Amino acid sequence: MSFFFTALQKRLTALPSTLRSMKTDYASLKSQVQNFSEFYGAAINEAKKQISAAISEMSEANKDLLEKYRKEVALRRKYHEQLVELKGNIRVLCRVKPVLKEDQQEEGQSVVVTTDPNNESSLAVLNKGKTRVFELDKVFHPQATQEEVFQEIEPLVTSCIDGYHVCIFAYGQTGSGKTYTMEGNMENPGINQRALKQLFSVIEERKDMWSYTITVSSVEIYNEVLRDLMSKDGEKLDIKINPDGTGQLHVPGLRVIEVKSFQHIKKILATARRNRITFGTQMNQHSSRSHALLCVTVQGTDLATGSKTTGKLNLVDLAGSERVWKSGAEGERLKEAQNINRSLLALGDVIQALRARHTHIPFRNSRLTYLLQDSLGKGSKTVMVVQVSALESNLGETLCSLKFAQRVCKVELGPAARKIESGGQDSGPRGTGLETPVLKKGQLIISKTFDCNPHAVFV
Ligand SMILES: Nc1ncnc2c1ncn2[C@@H]1O[C@H](COP(=O)(O)OP(=O)(O)OP(=O)(O)O)[C@@H](O)[C@H]1O
Repeated sequence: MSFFFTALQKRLTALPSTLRSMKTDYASLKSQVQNFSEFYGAAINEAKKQISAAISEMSEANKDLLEKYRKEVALRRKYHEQLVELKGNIRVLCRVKPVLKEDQQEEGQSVVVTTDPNNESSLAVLNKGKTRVFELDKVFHPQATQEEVFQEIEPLVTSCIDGYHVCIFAYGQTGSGKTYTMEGNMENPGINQRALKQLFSVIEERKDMWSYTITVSSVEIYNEVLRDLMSKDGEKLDIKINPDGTGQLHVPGLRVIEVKSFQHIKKILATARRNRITFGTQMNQHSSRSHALLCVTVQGTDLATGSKTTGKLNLVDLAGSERVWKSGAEGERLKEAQNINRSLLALGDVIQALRARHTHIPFRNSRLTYLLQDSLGKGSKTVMVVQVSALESNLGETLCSLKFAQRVCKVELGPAARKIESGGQDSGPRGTGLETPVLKKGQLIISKTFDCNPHAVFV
């Protein structure tokens, strides 16, 4: 018993020191826990600091990159401008149609048009044993692909994203390939489809900096009557001065469709094509004797500055330029011929006046030029693709088209041409051989300078 007590006494004696040591441990633990939360807080703050420093460093780098990108875009625009300036704001290209089986009415018809592989701006035409050479801005040989043709005009097309107004025309006799160049087919789409595809792709590239809206409308001009190709009934339309006070022209009632994607535009183009064929069938197959216009508007907003741009792209498949009047056409065909002649003459006059930098541009001489006024004027860019057949049976029309193309092309853009004063209202530059004929009522007048259609005008 006494042994038990002694042991208990010993333990009780040691207890205070154990308690003290536990107290000390507890205090040390407590301070460690306190220190840990302080250390932890400091570490979190440090991490926060480091993260925010990294973020601001990143956003600085990002800003820097964005700035560099902006500079690159501006530089690209400047170089593009210089390129267009060098090539001229109005360019005349020529595309020679390949000889197709269906074009060979007679066996072994000879080819009278040849291109020069060493000179991409000239082509030669063999006429009665003599060769005549035409110099244009660019000539596409018969094997040129749709892609090659588009490549040539691609910078102009994309410039409408930057707010420029651009017009591209296909000119030539019926069957020379105007519709093929502009519309193309399923396997080989033409300029219209490729242009819109390109617009969508550039817009996608710029989506972090710019927001864009693309709208399109499509009209046909037949016998000086405007019809909406987006409407099944082919409503007749008129061109009016916009009542908004801007002085710009507009077409009341014209359907304007916002295009959301490239797939969407394919459907729109198919509708326009279908309606053009339908109206054509209703009115004696007039499709090759009407002008078809696809008008694209691109509105952009700079996301950083809020500044806005509006560019326009007009893609025009012109009516056939053949000399219907020569074949003694009567009635409706004669009226059509007169209207086509008049509008192509007006277009030729406008392009020449623009190329010669005249102060007065005769836009109001036809529906076509009136409608395109704001896209053909100063500061806009124009391309005329002159389509020709290489076959001997089309020699007359080929020569007419090329003479027209060369005359437009020959008007100098340099200082000498700028000195030429306009001889009066709606006239071409004096001394260049491009004067518009004086129109007298009731007469068929064949211009001295444009000795073949479309420059023969009935008044
Ligand atoms: N470069 C080409 N390559 C292959 N086929 C072509 C080419 N150019 C035209 N064609 C074909 O020639 C035919 C007539 O061409 P297209 O319809 O484009 O002529 P067009 O000048 O528009 O005639 P229209 O004035 O009657 O509308 C079409 O079948 C077209 O596919």
